[in-house]
Amino acid sequence: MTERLSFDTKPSTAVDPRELSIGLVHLGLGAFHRAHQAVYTELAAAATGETTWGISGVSQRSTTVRDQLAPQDGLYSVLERGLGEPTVRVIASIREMLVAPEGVVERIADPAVSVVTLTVTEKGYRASPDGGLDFNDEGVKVDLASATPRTVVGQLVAGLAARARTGAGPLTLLSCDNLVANGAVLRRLVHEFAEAKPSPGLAEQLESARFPSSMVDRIVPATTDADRADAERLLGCRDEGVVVAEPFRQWVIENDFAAARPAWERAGAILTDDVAPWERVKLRMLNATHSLLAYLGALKGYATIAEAVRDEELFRQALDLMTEDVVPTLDPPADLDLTTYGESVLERFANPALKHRTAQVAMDGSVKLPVRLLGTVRDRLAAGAEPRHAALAVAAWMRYVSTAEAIDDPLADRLRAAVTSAKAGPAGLVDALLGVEQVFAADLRDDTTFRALLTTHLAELSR
Ligand SMILES: NC(=O)c1ccc[n+]([C@@H]2O[C@H](COP(=O)([O-])OP(=O)(O)OC[C@H]3O[C@@H](n4cnc5c(N)ncnc54)[C@H](O)[C@@H]3O)[C@@H](O)[C@H]2O)c1
Ligand SMILES: O=P(O)(O)OC[C@@H](O)[C@@H](O)[C@H](O)[C@H](O)CO
Repeated sequence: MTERLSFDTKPSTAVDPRELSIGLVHLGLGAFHRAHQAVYTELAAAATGETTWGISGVSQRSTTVRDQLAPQDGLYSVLERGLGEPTVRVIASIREMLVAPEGVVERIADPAVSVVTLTVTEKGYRASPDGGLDFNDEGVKVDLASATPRTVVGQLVAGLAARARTGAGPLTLLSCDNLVANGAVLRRLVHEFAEAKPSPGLAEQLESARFPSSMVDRIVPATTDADRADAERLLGCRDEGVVVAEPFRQWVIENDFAAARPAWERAGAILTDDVAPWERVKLRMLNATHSLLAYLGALKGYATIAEAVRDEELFRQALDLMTEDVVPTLDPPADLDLTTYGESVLERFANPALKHRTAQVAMDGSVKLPVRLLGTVRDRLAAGAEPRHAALAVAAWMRYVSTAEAIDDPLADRLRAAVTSAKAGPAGLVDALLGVEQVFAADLRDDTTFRALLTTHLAELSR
């Protein structure tokens, strides 16, 4: 049997992991963090020589990642799949693996920690449709009454409260999830939780905390056995924690930090005063098109995004969504050409080496649609235009949830109930799903143009 990746296998890494001390906590130790922020953090440390930016990574829902990385001294590899042969790089910046709730609050309260980053998926924020904290959420209710927080926002507030006790300095909380204005969203949730659960010194901690927004981009599909086998071949040892990614990576961060941070700009990140134009382009062009391809692709029987985008009809629909519906709603950053950007997005999706499953991108539609598509729908309707292509993506989601054997979504029960109770025919299904108020606010529910577009598309998709 091949040896397991560890210090003993003497991998070549950009930094010496034994020299790193922990200065950053990351909540949500999924594949994306390991292929994105952990890489930037390591390259920044290598560029500056700073040894204070080791990462304490926290899994929220399972012990899998800790179990994979612990026997490997926290080491894992990023397998880059571009057009040529894949390449592999061992990453050493994750120096501690925790499984929430154990040790999380204490680590956030560590005075050596000045930044907490997050990738906990859209649903991990437990926000209500108006963007405030969902006080009806069972996890939130439990956390408000318990000393051991299980929700991410609960952990952050408990961590800030504990910093008041440890005398730790100001903290930066940096969301790296695909949300609109992710910094402002996180700030509001943390403040609302803290108001509902005050404690000595917490208000001062909150006042000094910063919540910069960030736009993150790198396609990181779930790892497969084939990825593990390729990594083993290239590394010469077994890596159970390998993550796979495209060569492209981008990170645009609002330059608003409470205290010290890694020099991520030395690793290629863009620090800026205003992330919003970047974020809007990415969510509305890339993520919206991703969702369109996921739903239409899955309905046509394609297992991966790369297969879906190679279908001529789907390629055209993806392009039309970007050029006809999305581009008119955008005011892009200077020097970003939207035509080139759109083409590059479709090229990246078509990368045949990335087996990004349509089912993975399609999951959690109830929390993704508002972020990726409904802003475009609203802006086009307000401009007196018909958002035909964005409505096609929403109709494809409706068809998908009404025909899928199982719905992978935090609102699965609510969606299933809507589908079951819907009157027969496309108009009935549109009516029932537009009634899911966690997804569609009244303005869209009552919009006759949007409703008519959805009904027409759904009729076509049901043929
Ligand atoms: N994978 C990508 O291509 C990509 C690219 C850009 C941004 N992102 C962002 O990163 C997020 C995570 O992606 P990933 O590829 O790491 O996924 P993953 O499935 O590998 O990991 C998901 C992570 O989110 C946590 N999580 C899931 N549900 C949660 C909940 N209800 N409460 C708290 N934590 C929860 C899990 O513990 C896990 O750490 C995405 O949702 C997205 O916002 C991902
Ligand atoms: O990671 P999710 O589930 O929020 O969304 C799936 C993909 O659309 C997304 O991860 C993209 O690959 C990513 O946003 C590219 O940067």
